[in-house]
Amino acid sequence: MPVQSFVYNSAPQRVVFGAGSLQHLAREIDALGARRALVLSTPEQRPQAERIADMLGAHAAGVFDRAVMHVPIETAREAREVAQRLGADCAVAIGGGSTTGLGKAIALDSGLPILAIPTTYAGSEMTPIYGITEAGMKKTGKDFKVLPRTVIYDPELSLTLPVGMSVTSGINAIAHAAEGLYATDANPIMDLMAQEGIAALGRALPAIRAFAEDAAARSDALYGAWLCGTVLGNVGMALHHKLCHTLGGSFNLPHAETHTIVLPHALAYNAAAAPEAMARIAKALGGSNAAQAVFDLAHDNGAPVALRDIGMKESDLDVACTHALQNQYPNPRPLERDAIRALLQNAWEGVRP
Ligand SMILES: NC(=O)C1=CN([C@@H]2O[C@H](COP(=O)(O)OP(=O)(O)OC[C@H]3O[C@@H](n4cnc5c(N)ncnc54)[C@H](O)[C@@H]3O)[C@@H](O)[C@H]2O)C=CC1
Ligand SMILES: O=C(O)/C=C\C(=O)CC(=O)O
Repeated sequence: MPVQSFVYNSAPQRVVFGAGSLQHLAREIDALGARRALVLSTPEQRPQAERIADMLGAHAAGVFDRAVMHVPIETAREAREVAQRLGADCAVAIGGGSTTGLGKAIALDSGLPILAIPTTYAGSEMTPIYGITEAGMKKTGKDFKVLPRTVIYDPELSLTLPVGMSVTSGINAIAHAAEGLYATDANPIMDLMAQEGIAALGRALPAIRAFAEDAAARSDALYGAWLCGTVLGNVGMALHHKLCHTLGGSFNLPHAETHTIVLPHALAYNAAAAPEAMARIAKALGGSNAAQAVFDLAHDNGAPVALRDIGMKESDLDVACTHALQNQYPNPRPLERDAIRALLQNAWEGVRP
């Protein structure tokens, strides 16, 4: 197909990639002109955060280890106060999307630069998208203040990510690229990144399942996550992401698992309306049907494939369907109540699309 006209925005970000690249931390903090970095993590990743603080020495302002999923406003406020009290001039976020998200909540308020060190494949480090949860409602927004200025991708830090989370987190990343391929503001550069990102994760996840400490596979997976996260940050998402936000936000389902279960069904829903995107996804995964290839990637690598297995009640599917139909948003196929309700039923039961 000839190239159509398009708009491409290039984000001001620096990426340092490679096994052992954490060794460049001090250099990168210096390049940001920062002198007092507040290190952020979840409670589980406190030891990694302390290692970062040790590496920073006098340039570490302290460690805040209270990051949790979906950034509750109370945690965001507490972290902002700690950053201010310690005179931090930079936030170093080591961890997954939850920790990067906490850094973003601080940056949104203060403009503090973020240096992100991702250890999952969620991709938040490559996006200007933030999410904050207040009174049980998660609100997301876009602001370039929250885009991490520097990202250090060191695959060695992801060796400890449990296999189950690696697979679901990798498919969370694939979801960004898959929806990017049929975005209304898609462009050929993002298409290249999307297809390459899906392919990298498609070969890495089975290898990680076979051997969690496969250094080459961990490197491939993080590379794929970078590419897929870039797509998320650059073009608009559609039905799949809307469904996952509804399911995660209203029914408190785990983020990466929800993406993993819903994606094959969202792709099946959109298949006839986005044939070129489907062909690219299928090709990247070495299959002939995009929805089935994603389902098989999850199923064959031990990931959950049914919403009923991650705590969703069948009786809540009608409400979820109603929420998904609120606030119209672009999608290749128009949003049809009966078909979306059927999609949710299939995802709940875990049928192969
Ligand atoms: N704003 C954005 O662009 C995006 C935001 N997100 C948000 O990120 C959150 C989900 O992030 P995830 O990365 O899926 O999960 P997460 O950040 O909540 O991490 C899940 C668990 O795995 C642990 N963990 C992370 N890396 C580890 C490692 N290498 N070894 C051992 N344990 C490790 C964490 O400490 C945590 O306990 C959600 O709130 C989601 O909405 C996700 C994608 C994009
Ligand atoms: O909810 C957020 O924090 C913002 C975006 C995402 O989580 C993207 C996703 O659904 O993976």
